[in-house]
Amino acid sequence: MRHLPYFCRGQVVRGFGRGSKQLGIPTANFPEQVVDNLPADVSTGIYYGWASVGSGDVHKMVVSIGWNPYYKNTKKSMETHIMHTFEEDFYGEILNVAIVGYLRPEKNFDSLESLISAIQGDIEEAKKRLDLPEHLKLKEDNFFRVPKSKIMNGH
Ligand SMILES: Cc1cc2nc3c(=O)[nH]c(=O)nc-3n(C[C@H](O)[C@H](O)[C@H](O)COP(=O)(O)O)c2cc1C
Ligand SMILES: Nc1ncnc2c1ncn2[C@@H]1O[C@H](COP(=O)(O)OP(=O)(O)O)[C@@H](O)[C@H]1O
Ligand SMILES: [Mg+2]
Repeated sequence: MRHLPYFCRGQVVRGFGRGSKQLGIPTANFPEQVVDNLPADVSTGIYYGWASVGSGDVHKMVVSIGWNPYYKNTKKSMETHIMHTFEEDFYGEILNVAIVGYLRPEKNFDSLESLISAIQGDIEEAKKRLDLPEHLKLKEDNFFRVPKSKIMNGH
């Protein structure tokens, strides 16, 4: 994947509301336009990297790109779970992500429990890999130093 690290930002939109309610793992969904602009060689699958909301702190994240075969979505989505506890939802805010590595392809599962444990495994694996010096340095990338004026939406 020649395009990694891949940096992008976009407004957080509503998905199907399954992430937190059914899985206990909220995912901040990007608009269709951001998903459509992904380079062709960023294939569907599960990736890890860094993320920040607005001009906030940079945290570890996992991101799922694709059709969520377990739910048989008809639209491709890109959803980021940030390894941080937020006080409130952040719909409408700008999410900044740096995708730094690939974990696995998307899969179907025979139960919700197995989907959840696969995602929890991804989170643990991502946390470990992001501690490698080559990945840690991307946390400090200028991409995340966004002046407040630049990320305001039309103000
Ligand atoms: C790290 C990670 C791995 C995921 N892996 C899969 C997968 O293998 N198969 C799948 O169908 N969905 C997978 N998902 C997507 C979940 O099904 C999805 O986040 C959930 O349906 C929430 O959707 P929503 O944001 O529309 O509510 C993954 C999500 C994350 C964050
Ligand atoms: N750690 C987190 N990672 C991602 N989103 C979070 C987190 N904590 C709170 N949220 C909020 O939860 C929302 C996602 O929840 P989810 O159940 O996946 O709903 P949706 O289907 O609308 O995406 C995000 O848009 C964000 O506002
Ligand atoms: Mg979501």
